[in-house]
Amino acid sequence: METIVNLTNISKNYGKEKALATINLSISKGAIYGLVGQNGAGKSTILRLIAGQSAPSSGNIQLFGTLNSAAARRRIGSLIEQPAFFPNLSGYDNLEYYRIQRGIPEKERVADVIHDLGLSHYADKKFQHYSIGNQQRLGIALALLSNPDFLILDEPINGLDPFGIAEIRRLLLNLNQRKHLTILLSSHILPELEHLINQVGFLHQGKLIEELSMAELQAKCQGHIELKTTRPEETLAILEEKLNISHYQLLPDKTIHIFKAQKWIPIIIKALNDDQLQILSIAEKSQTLEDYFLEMIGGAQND
Ligand SMILES: Nc1ncnc2c1ncn2[C@@H]1O[C@H](COP(=O)(O)OP(=O)(O)OP(=O)(O)O)[C@@H](O)[C@H]1O
Repeated sequence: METIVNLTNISKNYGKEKALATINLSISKGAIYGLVGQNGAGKSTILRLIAGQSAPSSGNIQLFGTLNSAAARRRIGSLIEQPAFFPNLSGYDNLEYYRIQRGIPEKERVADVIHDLGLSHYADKKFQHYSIGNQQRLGIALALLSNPDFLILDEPINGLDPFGIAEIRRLLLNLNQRKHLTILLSSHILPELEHLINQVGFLHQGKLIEELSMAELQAKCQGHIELKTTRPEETLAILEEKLNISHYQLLPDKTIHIFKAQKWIPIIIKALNDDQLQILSIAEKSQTLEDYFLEMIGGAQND
């Protein structure tokens, strides 16, 4: 699998302040990678480094397999800071201005991105009359103008209503699937990215504290039954033999986690009672993605 970007031991200091420390991160072609962290965690700093808008204090960044290549950087489209659009010009004319300024030869790209972002009805309206959602869409349209292979978006769904969020999500998924666009985006709200990203990196106080595929994250958050009995090994034998339960885990403290069996609590209690096994506790547990994130940050804060 082709690697689009690879960060090795990246750090970034602003004066005496360490904004990033020893970041190692790699994104493969076709991924939609979500960088998640609280305000000030360092998300924008990483995005700016990858987009070539600032230089790391140490470490190196490989883009499309090359170091420090202007040609590789031209394959990136980014929306990191809100672009300076002219309030008195229409959305179309603003994009046309940037097309010429950036030397993008294909004149039809402006109409293409306006269409892709669902802005056709607003193309001739002055930017100053754009809603927050449409301002955001025009920013993403600008990032896509050069037909990039790699799109970087800082908090692209910040300030959008649920309808706007769903629309941007659909658009990005479509671009990813249809054009194999690799996407890196950031957010401080993990659930907003849940149905969009396939990989997540948790950033906290300038450190990448965990990286997971979405499937791994969802497995970690899936609901389970937590069971404690006086004789755990015998309990497992009963669960397997009598109830055919195979998705379970015995933790070092002898607590049993049973997965994919939430509605089974009464049946489990009956089966264990029938065998005179004493239940110390049994409860259904689940965790939202946001709970998981907060718990992990809590853990990192205590390190
Ligand atoms: N140009 C700068 N000069 C000095 N310090 C900076 C600069 N840019 C960022 N920082 C500091 O670096 C740290 C990381 O900031 P960054 O903007 O990357 O975080 P973030 O995760 O994007 O947060 P937010 O969600 O608030 O944008 C912060 O402590 C911030 O104050």
